[in-house]
Amino acid sequence: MIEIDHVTKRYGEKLAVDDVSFVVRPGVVTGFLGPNGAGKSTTMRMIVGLDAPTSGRVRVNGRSYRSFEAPLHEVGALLEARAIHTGRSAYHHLLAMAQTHGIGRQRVDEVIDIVGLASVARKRAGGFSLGMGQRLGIASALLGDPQTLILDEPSNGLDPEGILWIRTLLKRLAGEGRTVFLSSHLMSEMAVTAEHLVIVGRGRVIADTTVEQVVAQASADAAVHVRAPEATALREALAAEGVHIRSAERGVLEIRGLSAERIGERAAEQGLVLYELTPQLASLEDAYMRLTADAVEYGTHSTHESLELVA
Ligand SMILES: Nc1ncnc2c1ncn2[C@@H]1O[C@H](COP(=O)(O)OP(=O)(O)OP(=O)(O)O)[C@@H](O)[C@H]1O
Repeated sequence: MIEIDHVTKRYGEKLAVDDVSFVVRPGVVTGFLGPNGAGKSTTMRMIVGLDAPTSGRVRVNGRSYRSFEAPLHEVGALLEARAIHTGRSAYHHLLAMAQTHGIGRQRVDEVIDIVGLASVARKRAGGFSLGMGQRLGIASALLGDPQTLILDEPSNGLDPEGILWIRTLLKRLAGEGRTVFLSSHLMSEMAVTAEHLVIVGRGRVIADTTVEQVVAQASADAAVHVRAPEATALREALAAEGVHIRSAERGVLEIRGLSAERIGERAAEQGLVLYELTPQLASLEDAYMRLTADAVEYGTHSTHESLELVA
């Protein structure tokens, strides 16, 4: 469990984190989202004691990071991952870390297996690809078998196989009852990895809820896609104030202002056949864009205009 309680972080004039409070619970993967400069890395650094809050309190597994005698056993972190430039092999890199923390060789072999580096563990880690480097970073985070894991952009630069592997691993670790907290700018990946989300913008919390809820809220005014052989009759049966129906092609209706359930009921009442009845759910990316529209510090703010100019 990670508890962030009224945490503020200033760097001189810059307010990087502004009175932020949230709790990351064990058992589910929690995603940490926000535009560039929103304060995600700063918050993560404070969780693992690399930075101190200007005010407020951070607790991991019920205690402050500084009070841990063996932090590696409490919280594993993959922060600002980059290829490790070292002449050491992955095995010796992990072994050195293990030895300074009283962790046995057997655990080094275990984490090498977990992250799938067994075949290259004796090779120089400096020559590793980005994906192999990420796996080594995750092995380091897992070394102390910690209850809590924090990963900043773990999928960064990984190929599809690597991304799938990380997703499966993180879900498994959460399924074991651990606290898993990860940041990512890959919305499609976050949508299938995380169950809960904390979204920040300009140093403040914008949303702290489930992925399902974020998507449902953004989909509230979305259209229902309907395919019906007697589309004209259906259109007439559904016509009412507040109902907007568009037809992009023959036999297909895009309906706003009525739920899929209501459309199905009205069609049944009239004895009209439906071939398809699909609520058009917003994607997590759509939902995120709407939620953070006012919080983007370094965006262009003119994506749509630019697209129109190009078109
Ligand atoms: N050591 C520092 N000194 C001064 N300002 C800093 C420092 N670290 C971060 N900041 C500033 O604090 C703000 C939050 O930065 P942070 O790196 O936490 O954002 P982020 O959400 O992780 O962004 P990104 O998605 O780009 O990684 C930014 O405006 C950044 O420039």
